[in-house]
Amino acid sequence: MTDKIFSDRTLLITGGTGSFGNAVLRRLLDSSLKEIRIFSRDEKKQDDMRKHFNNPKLKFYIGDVRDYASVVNVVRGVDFIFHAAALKQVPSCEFYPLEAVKTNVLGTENVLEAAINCGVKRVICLSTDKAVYPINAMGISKAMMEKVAVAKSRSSENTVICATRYGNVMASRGSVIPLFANQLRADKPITITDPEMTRFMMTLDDAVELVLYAFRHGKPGEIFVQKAPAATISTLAKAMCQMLGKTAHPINEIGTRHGEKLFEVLLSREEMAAAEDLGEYFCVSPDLRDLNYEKFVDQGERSISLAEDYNSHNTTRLDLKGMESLLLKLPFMRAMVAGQYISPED
Ligand SMILES: O=c1ccn([C@@H]2O[C@H](COP(=O)(O)OP(=O)(O)O[C@H]3O[C@H](CO)[C@H](O)[C@H](O)[C@H]3O)[C@@H](O)[C@H]2O)c(=O)[nH]1
Repeated sequence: MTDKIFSDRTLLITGGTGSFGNAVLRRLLDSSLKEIRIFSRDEKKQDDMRKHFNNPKLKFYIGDVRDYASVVNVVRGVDFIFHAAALKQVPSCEFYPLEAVKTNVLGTENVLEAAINCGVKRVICLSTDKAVYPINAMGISKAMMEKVAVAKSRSSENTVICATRYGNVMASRGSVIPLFANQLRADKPITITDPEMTRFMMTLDDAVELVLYAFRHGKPGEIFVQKAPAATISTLAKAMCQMLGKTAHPINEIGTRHGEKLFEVLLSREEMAAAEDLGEYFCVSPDLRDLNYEKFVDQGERSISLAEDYNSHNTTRLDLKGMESLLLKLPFMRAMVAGQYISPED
């Protein structure tokens, strides 16, 4: 990709050893970027990644977003940051909420503070639909991360700070699609929580495109959301069974898990009232009123009462056919349909 914006620049991906980091590298390693830095705590994954990509442009840094000194060390000399480091698992954050605060909230503060102090030009913070009307510790900590990012964007004259929010990434590590695939392969019943539960369906490549869009177009404090279709879990399970020729495969209903919602929300009604519709994306601008108390209490917003939130129940709904064609975008599903096996993460 020959793109002037990257020319001779250095990009840092925090939490870069995850599937998002890998997808960004597949997309940008051939760009005109001078250097891409991967920052994470995971020595083993860094080593695997180094061997896999075997590219001198890639530099690996061990550290933790919780530790400011390690963050400054990697941020010095960087032009752009994709901030993906986070605790993302709902159950573990539920058991250890303060750990979620330390990584997702205070860690973000460290990254942004270092970015501002070191003159980084642009930072994109990655958030999730679970941050909207949050009910679990992971979502609450990500909502706070967004607040920290927007607040910091007001005072960071030379560093543009934006955020992106996206829904479930199809086939991400530990998620439901690889789980159903394994159950089907092992001839075990598929475990469904609630057949009517809906989730937004996005591929990893969609997530990378959203971040790149925010990176190119974002103004300080803006949050970008990708419009995405959704499916019920029952449609997802049926589509997978059908694609693998197992239409009579047993399905067990296990009930909703702790901290789980019937549907996810990508934009609250308060945000929808002010969001800009960009076609494929929505953009939410920050509230730029200053800290003058009267302005907050005297001026209301009528349109909020009329707006509806943007959620996985009211977005475009995938039917069986639509779900199947989206699943076929995943290399591991294409392989399974052809009777082969590759890891969902490849
Ligand atoms: O055995 C299962 C497991 C899940 N589901 C359903 O499948 C959907 C997706 O579940 P995932 O576990 O794939 O995704 P979640 O929406 O629960 O959240 C996932 O994505 C989050 C990031 O947004 C976090 O990483 C989280 O830990 C991770 O589980 C949900 O409706 C869930 O109820 C089932 O029906 N059966």
